[in-house]
Amino acid sequence: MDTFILLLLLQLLTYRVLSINSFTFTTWFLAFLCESWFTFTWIVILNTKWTPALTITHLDRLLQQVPELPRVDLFVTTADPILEHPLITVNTVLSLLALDYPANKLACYVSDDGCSHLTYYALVEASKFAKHWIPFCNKYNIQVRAPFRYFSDIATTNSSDHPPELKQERQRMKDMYDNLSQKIIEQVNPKPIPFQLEGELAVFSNIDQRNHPSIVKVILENKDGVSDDLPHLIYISREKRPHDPHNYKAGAMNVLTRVSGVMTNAPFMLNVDCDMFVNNPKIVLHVMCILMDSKNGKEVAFAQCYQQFYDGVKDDPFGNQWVAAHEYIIQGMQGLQGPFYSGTNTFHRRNAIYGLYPGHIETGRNGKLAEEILMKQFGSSKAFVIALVHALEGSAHSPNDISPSNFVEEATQVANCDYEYGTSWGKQMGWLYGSITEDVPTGINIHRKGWRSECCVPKPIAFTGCAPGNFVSTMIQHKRWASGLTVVLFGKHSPIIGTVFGKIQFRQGLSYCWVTTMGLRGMFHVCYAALLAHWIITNTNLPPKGRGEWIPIALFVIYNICTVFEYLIIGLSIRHWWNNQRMMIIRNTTAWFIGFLSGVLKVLGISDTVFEVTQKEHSSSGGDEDDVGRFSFDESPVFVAGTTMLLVHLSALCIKFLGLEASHSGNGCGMGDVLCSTYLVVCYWPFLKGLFLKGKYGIPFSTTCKSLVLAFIFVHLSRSAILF
Ligand SMILES: O=c1ccn([C@@H]2O[C@H](COP(=O)(O)OP(=O)(O)O[C@H]3O[C@H](CO)[C@@H](O)[C@H](O)[C@H]3O)[C@@H](O)[C@H]2O)c(=O)[nH]1
Ligand SMILES: [Mn+2]
Repeated sequence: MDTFILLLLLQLLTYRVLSINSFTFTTWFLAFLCESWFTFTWIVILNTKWTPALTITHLDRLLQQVPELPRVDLFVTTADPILEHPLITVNTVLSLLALDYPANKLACYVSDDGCSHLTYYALVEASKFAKHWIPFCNKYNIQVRAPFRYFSDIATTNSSDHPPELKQERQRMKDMYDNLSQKIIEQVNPKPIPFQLEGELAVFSNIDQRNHPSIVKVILENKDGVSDDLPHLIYISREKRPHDPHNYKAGAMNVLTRVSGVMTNAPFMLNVDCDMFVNNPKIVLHVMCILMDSKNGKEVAFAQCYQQFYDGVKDDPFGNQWVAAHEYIIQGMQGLQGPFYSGTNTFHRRNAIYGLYPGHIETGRNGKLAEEILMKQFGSSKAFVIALVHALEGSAHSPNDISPSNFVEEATQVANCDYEYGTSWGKQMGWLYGSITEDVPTGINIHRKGWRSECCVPKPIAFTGCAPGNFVSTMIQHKRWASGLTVVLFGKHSPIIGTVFGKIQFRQGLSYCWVTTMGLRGMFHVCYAALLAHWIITNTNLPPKGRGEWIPIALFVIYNICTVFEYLIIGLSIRHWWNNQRMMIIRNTTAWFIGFLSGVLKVLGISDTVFEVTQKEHSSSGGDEDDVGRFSFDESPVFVAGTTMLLVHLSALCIKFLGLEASHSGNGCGMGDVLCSTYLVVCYWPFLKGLFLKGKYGIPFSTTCKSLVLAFIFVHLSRSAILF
């Protein structure tokens, strides 16, 4: 079926080439360009889906093969205690501390870009609770080890087959957790009397978020290196100065890499966003099956677990749960060189992050480990370089009973702004700078060296996080991705360069285009939608004559049938399918388009882009039931683009049905055009409703006005045939 769609697309292109004389050259050229683009995108998708694969892990075999489990450093990033409530971060951290893995092999590092005493306070309180929570989880083999999820699961609360002893213990834990969350919530809510920061919190008094020194604090330490105690827990807030770019999350990840290098230097590192808690406590063991595999493990730079979500709104109204994409695109890439790095739920090989090539894993970096060279590339901390050499040579440097608190001074130094001056951090190795979607180029840079990556999909699923709960945050997120990925596409870490000059395999490079052309796709969609409206308004698109007439209609019908089946096969509903299709049209023509424009401005050096953190909702704290799945709007240009799109097509359809088309042309426009335009209006239904609603569910008056003006200009230019 997929190939049949490709053939239809090619036919459509052929028709377009043959009909070159029936249009003005600009419209013909634009149509040809857009349709070629759609065909290319379809080839990219086909190529990606063609040879799917799945890696299955066998825990029983791991323990036979691996004599000693390796250390793993765990990284959590948080940036804003308001958008990312400390209670969410605390739950993620607790779930990590409670991993089913020897505690003396784990160290958890939390990077706080908000430099907030609230986050630090919450972590300190959580570490006290962890002393009860972790033994409880281990004793009763609890699966969900993020307390707020465990306690909100009604099935476990009411289950009658638990021993009475568990019931009692559970209640005790719940009381302790309620007490903890109470304390944290009280701190976060604004107080009438300004609060005095004393004792441990004194370092945070008079702190300016954008201008402060590095703070590194060891909250928990497993001093004796015992496997059934608690892992280390370290809080880091890297130095920020107004004139030093901090490179958002990429900067934070590089600091985490260095601080952990100095303190524990584990050969593997897990990175999660603050809302992504562990759902399968055995996940590290599963991943070790892949990374420590004696046959293929040494080629794998990172293991990626899917981004899945808890409490996702039913049928995915905002199209941000990515279920079908995991199934078809990510598994497809798994059959090639491996999934792209998607920023969270990823286990990295430390030396791959340091820029090592897969072939050098045993020999080190061609033996050129001279200290001065390393200091030039990696910065001038002696302690860090010693650890680095060990990591690059793959020698286990740290005994189990290391004390992070002995290295606080060195750790603070490597978290400073000036540490990276003149080094390769963020340029050739580590998390790469320059794009607000740091994850994709970082992954490309690794694949470019010839590494593979693997998906790890154990049951139960590895991590779950919170998908943006409303339309506005979804659009902010998509705009950020589209803009960051556009910068990647046109920058030196583009997959095209990686394929031509590096070791990215051809088909892998092609499938990377699915990710990196997000913004560009938006641009072509807007362009085509504008053409459609123009054709209807001026009555000029000649439909393919004879047998050709059915091409667009067949494409529309077969594409939809195909995708519906894809959804049904993996157990999703038709409503889910429709919601995703609709969101695809909406975000392509709004957030991705605007993101593309801002990405282009950044590439041209005209303006810079900012990482806008997505709001994380702590869903079990309760929300308005009526709110769920409703579309909200704000004054962002994203909604101006959307409203304009809707108004233009509504006007075009009105003109058509009232017979007001410009008289000078009149070749007739295709039924296909009218159908497409109507389909677009149907997809935009939430916007249409938004025009008539008030409050957050209504499109703001200023947005409507701007869109009216833009739509009027478009229709006017189109009718006077100035446009195109
Ligand atoms: O200056 C910053 C900005 C963000 N973050 C952290 O980055 C993470 C991701 O931010 P979020 O707002 O949740 O972005 P999402 O769009 O949900 O994240 C996806 O997209 C990002 C790239 O745009 C990736 O980095 C993420 O891993 C991936 O989950 C969060 O933990 C933030 O705390 C920082 O540490 N420092
Ligand atoms: Mn997120």
